[in-house]
Amino acid sequence: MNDVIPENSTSAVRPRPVVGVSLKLYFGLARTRAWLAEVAALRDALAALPRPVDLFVLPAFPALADARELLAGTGIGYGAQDVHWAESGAWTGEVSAGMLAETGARYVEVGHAERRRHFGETDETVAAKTRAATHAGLVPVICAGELRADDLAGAAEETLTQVRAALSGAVPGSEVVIAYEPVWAIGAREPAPASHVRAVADAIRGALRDHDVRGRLIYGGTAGPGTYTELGGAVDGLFLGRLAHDTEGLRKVVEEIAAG
Ligand SMILES: O=C[C@H](O)COP(=O)(O)O
Repeated sequence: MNDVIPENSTSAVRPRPVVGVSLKLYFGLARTRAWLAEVAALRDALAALPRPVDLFVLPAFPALADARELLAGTGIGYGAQDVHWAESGAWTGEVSAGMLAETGARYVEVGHAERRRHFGETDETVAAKTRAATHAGLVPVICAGELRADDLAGAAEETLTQVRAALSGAVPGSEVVIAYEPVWAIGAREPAPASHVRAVADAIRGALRDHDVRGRLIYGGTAGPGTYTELGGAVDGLFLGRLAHDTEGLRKVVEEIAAG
């Protein structure tokens, strides 16, 4: 993967675009399997793209073995929606980064707004999880975004605080994905306005330059076909939720990004 992200983030060379999908807890196991099979069938469409796009999916933990089986040989990555910061020990119910890596996972989401809101995730725990993920050779998908829609300056500051805290945990030189997700745009009717995303994305890129990581920046929050074009190159890809349940929509998004 080292060739997909320039070492020097000020380089004019664009990183390889990347599209992620989190299934959250929308599907049961049988439906997840059926959906993974449809995603695997996008393999030929991915191979025919005018430029390569990385695609990864994040099903619930019990479906990781299915992802391994169904996505084998497709080039489509997979991973988990959360991870614990400890390598092992008396942590009932938790899953370590090392164990995820053993499943063949390459990505792991940390700090999603729903985990911050419902499960008490803090900047400190997100940094610890980022450290654990990068230490295990996983790519953390670091989610960050402001709670309220009405204050652009505040949005950038709130998001940057989260991003900087998470990056402080990253192993130097490691690969990360930052998913900028304004909380008010998650599960909404439409994505955040492009001008808003561009302004915050610029600030995040500044933070990425200040850290010794190889980072890509994606946007999430009701993202779907048309969102990437609307954002006009402000991000390196998208993080999809509901609008990827229809894999035809996912195919359209990937093709749109490859053409952009
Ligand atoms: O994990 C994905 C994001 O939270 C976006 O979800 P959504 O596209 O359903 O709003």
